[in-house]
Amino acid sequence: MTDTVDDVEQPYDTDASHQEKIESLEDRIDILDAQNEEMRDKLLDANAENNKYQQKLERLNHENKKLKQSPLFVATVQEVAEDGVIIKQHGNNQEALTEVTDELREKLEPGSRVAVNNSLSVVTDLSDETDVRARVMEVEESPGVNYDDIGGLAEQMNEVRETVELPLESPEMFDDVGIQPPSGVLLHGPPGTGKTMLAKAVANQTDATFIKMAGSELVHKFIGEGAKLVRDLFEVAREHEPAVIFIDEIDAIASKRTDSKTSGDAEVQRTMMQLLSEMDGFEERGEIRIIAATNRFDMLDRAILRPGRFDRLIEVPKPDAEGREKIFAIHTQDMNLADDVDFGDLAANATDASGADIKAVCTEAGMFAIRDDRTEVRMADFDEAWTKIEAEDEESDEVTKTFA
Ligand SMILES: Nc1ncnc2c1ncn2[C@@H]1O[C@H](COP(=O)(O)OP(=O)(O)OP(=O)(O)O)[C@@H](O)[C@H]1O
Repeated sequence: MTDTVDDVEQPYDTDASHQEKIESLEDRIDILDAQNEEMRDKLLDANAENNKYQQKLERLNHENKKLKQSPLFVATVQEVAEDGVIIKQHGNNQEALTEVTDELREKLEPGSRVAVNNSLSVVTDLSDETDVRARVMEVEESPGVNYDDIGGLAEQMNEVRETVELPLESPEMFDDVGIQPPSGVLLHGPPGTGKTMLAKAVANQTDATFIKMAGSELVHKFIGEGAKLVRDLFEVAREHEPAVIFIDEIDAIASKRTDSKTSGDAEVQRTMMQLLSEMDGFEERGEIRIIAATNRFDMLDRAILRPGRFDRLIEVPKPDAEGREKIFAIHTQDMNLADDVDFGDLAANATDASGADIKAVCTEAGMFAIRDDRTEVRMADFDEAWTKIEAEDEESDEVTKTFA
């Protein structure tokens, strides 16, 4: 009889447990659906990211290919003759007669700059290009940076003043003591820590013209062009004495020698040798001081650090908490700040920030206030700004790492 009861009750139990199972399976399906959706989103993001990197890779490959193409040399036309043009190569001053097309001949005149290939055929006329000098050199009569605009680099500032300002303002002191002032000063440290600012401030203080050139601009596609630009750089400085020459990214032309023997490397070497020989001719340099900067001190060829060259090394590190506080104060001096803004807290929060990061945080905090239709900038705006800048920094670090 019990069997019969069981038989009757079982379908009911089975129904209930089926129902439960179905529900739990449906729940599971919902979860899996959601997970699937999430994974699909991630996949789409990853694909987009992949595309971005792929494009960047293609661009770099293209650039790489261009750099490996056979090099062109720069030459100046001496004479347009009946049977061709006589050109003089920069660098080795070799003269040669070379044939040109009628179309090119019409454009050329004595003094025109041309690019020639290995067999000295004129490949292109360079006169149309904007003056390279003007493009790569930044000349400022009085850069608007004062020592007060720089936060947290008291020691570095003193050293720069002693090695650059003093010889420009009181050269007789060095004569009296009988020593040569240091030739060149090398500022090294992470990006955005105020190296350019230091150089500008010292030029401003001494009423010297500030002449800036980036090392990467000296690495040119034409053989002989880099060395010529270095000569031009010193010539411009001589025309503007007193002058402070600032060579940023010096590592681009003064890296340790690599084993590869491409013509590009030889060209970079020649550019560096030209710079060294300009520096070695120190006595005739007059009232010109040279400051160089790099983020890659470890890469530098020791030849440029020998006495008489960049013999004063000044490390410009990221600011400590006190420095960060000062830099926050400097970059917010024209901002309308709410009472709750505390520079000490901001500095404590922004660990590992460079001066440039702090400047970016201040601007971004102002943008948050504007978006919120306020004229007063609050502590919360700075916090949000810092989170944003930090995330952006991390992202660019990732990209750098991926392509390193
Ligand atoms: N110590 C600082 N005090 C105040 N502002 C700073 C400081 N350091 C950097 N900044 C801000 O960051 C900007 C960039 O700094 P700067 O160009 O001097 O850095 P850098 O060290 O030359 O960088 P890089 O190595 O990238 O050329 C400056 O214009 C300034 O607004």
